[in-house]
Amino acid sequence: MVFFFAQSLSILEMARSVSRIFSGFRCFGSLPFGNTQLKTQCPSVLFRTTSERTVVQVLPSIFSRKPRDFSLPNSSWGEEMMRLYNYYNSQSEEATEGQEDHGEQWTRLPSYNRSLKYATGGVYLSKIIQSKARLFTRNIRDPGAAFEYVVFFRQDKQRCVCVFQAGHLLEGPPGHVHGGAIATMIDTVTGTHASLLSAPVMTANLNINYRSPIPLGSTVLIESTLDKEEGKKKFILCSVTSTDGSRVHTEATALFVSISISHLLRG
Ligand SMILES: CCCCC/C=C\C/C=C\C/C=C\C/C=C\CCCC(=O)SCCNC(=O)CCNC(=O)[C@H](O)C(C)(C)COP(=O)(O)OP(=O)(O)OC[C@H]1O[C@@H](n2cnc3c(N)ncnc32)[C@H](O)[C@@H]1OP(=O)(O)O
Repeated sequence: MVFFFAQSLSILEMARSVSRIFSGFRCFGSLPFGNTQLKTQCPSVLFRTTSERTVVQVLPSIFSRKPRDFSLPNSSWGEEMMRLYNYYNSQSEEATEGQEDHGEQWTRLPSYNRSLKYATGGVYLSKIIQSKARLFTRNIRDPGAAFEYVVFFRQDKQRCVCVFQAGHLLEGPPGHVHGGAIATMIDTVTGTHASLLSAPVMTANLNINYRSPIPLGSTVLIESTLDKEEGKKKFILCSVTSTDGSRVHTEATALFVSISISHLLRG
């Protein structure tokens, strides 16, 4: 479909069209896409044709705006959230000069609130929806009210760890976190992990076992590991535990399927 567009648009129009899609990917959630480019902030997505790739490679200069990175600390972060953020952050320094980076450190993943607003090529989304679209977990302005989280990735171990502080708007059972909010965070962490393997992906299957309730306002650890890859399928394991590891709150398995841009353009 993207290639079809290319035949009917001028090069400039095509560049604009692809850049909208591309910028949507860039700002969707917490990613620099593609594991080899993790530190360069220059995303890669799945392109079917050389022309798509060529157009997109000249695009990063277009992205001059600096969106807010939601994975940085704010005033609502409690002691435990800050302690764990500082712990992982202290292990995620850039490699020093002359030292080779084998992905043996944690990398903090930035997180933005723009969703993939041109997923349907702008055809089906009204201008209002396009301008107001936000990533579900990053759409509440009141700091600490809902999803406060930061994701770190360790490439050599194929592991993500997310420090998550659940705010008061996420209540389900009195005093505890809603199961849908927990599922959202599991989808977010495992989806981010799968995207680092090969973006873009979509969740095909999510299985969740809720073992013990999560107190509202508490900070928990959400950890994901790569179980296996089979072609375009990525199987990810996930657990939600108390920060000292003594309590298992939730366990999950997730399947992500790599898609092409044309899959999104089909709507
Ligand atoms: C808008 C999405 C943007 C993309 C980025 C997404 C996430 C990550 C991005 C950034 C990370 C940041 C934040 C993350 C935050 C949240 C992540 C949210 C992600 C979502 O919230 S996303 C919305 C919910 N998600 C859907 O809305 C999917 C609807 N669905 C489809 O769009 C198709 O269904 C699709 C694409 C799944 C597959 O379609 P397809 O045509 O590409 O592939 P096909 O059907 O051929 O299946 C290929 C192989 O997967 C096996 N397979 C397929 N489905 C299976 C299932 N359910 N169980 C077991 N196996 C399954 C087949 O059996 C075959 O296996 P085999 O090859 O071995 O035969």
